[in-house]
Amino acid sequence: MTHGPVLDPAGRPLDQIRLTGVSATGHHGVFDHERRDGQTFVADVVVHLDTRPAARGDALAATVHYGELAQAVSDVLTGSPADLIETVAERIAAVALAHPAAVAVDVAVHKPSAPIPVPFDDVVVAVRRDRVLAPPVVPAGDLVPPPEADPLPEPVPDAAPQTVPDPLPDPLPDALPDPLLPEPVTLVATDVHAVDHPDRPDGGPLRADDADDDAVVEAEVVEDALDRRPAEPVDVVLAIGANLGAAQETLRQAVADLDAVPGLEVLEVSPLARTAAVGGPEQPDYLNAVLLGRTTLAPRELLHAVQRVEQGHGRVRLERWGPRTLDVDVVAYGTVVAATDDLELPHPRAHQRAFVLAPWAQVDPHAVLPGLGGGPVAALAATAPDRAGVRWMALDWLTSPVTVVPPPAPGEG
Ligand SMILES: Nc1ncnc2c1ncn2[C@@H]1O[C@H](COP(=O)(O)OP(=O)(O)OP(=O)(O)O)[C@@H](O)[C@H]1O
Ligand SMILES: Nc1nc2c(c(=O)[nH]1)N=C(CO)CN2
Repeated sequence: MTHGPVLDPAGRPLDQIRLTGVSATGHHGVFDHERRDGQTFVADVVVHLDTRPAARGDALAATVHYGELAQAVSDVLTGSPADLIETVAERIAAVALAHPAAVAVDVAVHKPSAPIPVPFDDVVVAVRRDRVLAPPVVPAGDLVPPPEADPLPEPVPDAAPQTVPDPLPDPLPDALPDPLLPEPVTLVATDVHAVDHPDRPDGGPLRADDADDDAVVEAEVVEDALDRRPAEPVDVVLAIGANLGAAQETLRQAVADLDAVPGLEVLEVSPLARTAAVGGPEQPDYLNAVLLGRTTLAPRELLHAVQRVEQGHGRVRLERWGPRTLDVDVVAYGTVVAATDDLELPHPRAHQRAFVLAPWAQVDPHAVLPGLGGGPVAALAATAPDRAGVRWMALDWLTSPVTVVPPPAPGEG
C-alpha cells in the first residue's frame, strides 16, 4: 500500500497490524454478469494503532483481533453486492474502525478479474480512513456489535497531516454577510427593545397592546434582535436526532418537514450517524444527522418552526436528555453569537458533541463553528468526548429503499 505511516500525537509512527490477501467470491459490480456469476475480490487491510496497551497486559481485548478482522473483511467481500469496489473499501474501513483501538485504517480492494477489455494485472481501490475522515457507509449486513467502552487512544488530528483533513479552514469569505447583526454580537440576557416586526400590519414595533383587546395579556411582549428577520438569507445548520420509534423514517420525514417550512430551505443533508446516547438515562442509540440550510426567518422564528416539527413527530419533554422521537436543534445561524433565555447561538453544547460535529464535518469538511469554543468542525469532532460513540455513517439514508441502519432496539446502545 502506498500510504505513509500514521503518526501519534508526538509525531512518531503508530504501530500497524497488516492483514493481506483476504480473498473471497463476491458479487460486486455494475454489470449483470458480475452480479450473477460473482468473481474473486481480494482485500488488504492495515490497522494503525498503538499496540503497547495490548502487549503490556498481554491482552487480546486491548488490540484488534486479526482473526475476527479477517472474518469481518471476508463477510464484506461476500456480502451485499455493491456496484463499486470503492463502496466495498468503505465498508471494510468501517468494520476496522469499529474497533476502539484502531486509530486509522488503510484498505485496498483488488478486483483482478474485473471486466477490463485490455490485458491487465490487477485493479485496486486504496483508501485511508480515520475518525475524522470517517467511512461514509455502513457495512453491509448486520452491524458489528458496538465496541466496548474502552478508552480511545488519543486522537491524532495533528499527527497525520497527510490524511486528516486540514484542521485550518479555508479563509472565511471576508464579507460573510451577517445581515442580522453587523458583527458577531453576544447578547448576554434577553435584550429588551422594540424592533420592527414583520408580522405587524404596519411593520412597526410589536407592542403588548397589539394583542386582541379581549385577550388577557399576562406577559409583557419581550423582543430582542433574535426576533428580527435578516435582510438577506442566512446560512443555518440544524441537527436532528431520534432514538424512539422508527427513527430513520422519522428523520427522513423531518428533513422533508423542515424543507417545507416557509422561509427555510434545506440545501444539504449529512450522512446518517448511529451514535451512543450522550447524557441522560440509559437509553437506545441515536440516529443523528446535520442539515445545511438557508433561511429568511428570524432566529427565534426558526427555533419555533423547528419546535413545531418536533411536536409534529410526537416529541414530549419528560426529562432532560431523555429518549425522544425527534430532536431538532439550531446549531448555528450565520455567525450570530447570542445567549438569551430561550435561544442560544450557536447551540451551547454543539462544540463538544461528536454526534453533531462528525456528520457536519462529513457534509462540509471545512465548516467552522462560530463563537467561543468554536473552531474547525472536523478538528472539534476529532477531540469531542463522545467521538468513540459515533458508530456508523450511512450515505444513502435519504433515498435508500431499505433501512440502512437497523433501528435501535430498546435498551440497546
Ligand atoms: N440553539 C438552540 N436550539 C434549540 N433549542 C435551544 C437552542 N438554544 C436554546 N434552546 C432552548 O433549549 C430548550 C430545550 O431544548 P430541548 O428540549 O431540545 O433540549 P435537549 O435536546 O433535551 O438538550 P440539548 O439542549 O442539550 O440538546 C428549548 O426549549 C429551547 O428554548
Ligand atoms: N448520541 C446522542 N446523544 C444525545 C443526543 C443525540 O441527538 N444523540 N441528544 C441529546 C439532547 O439533545 C442528548 N444526547
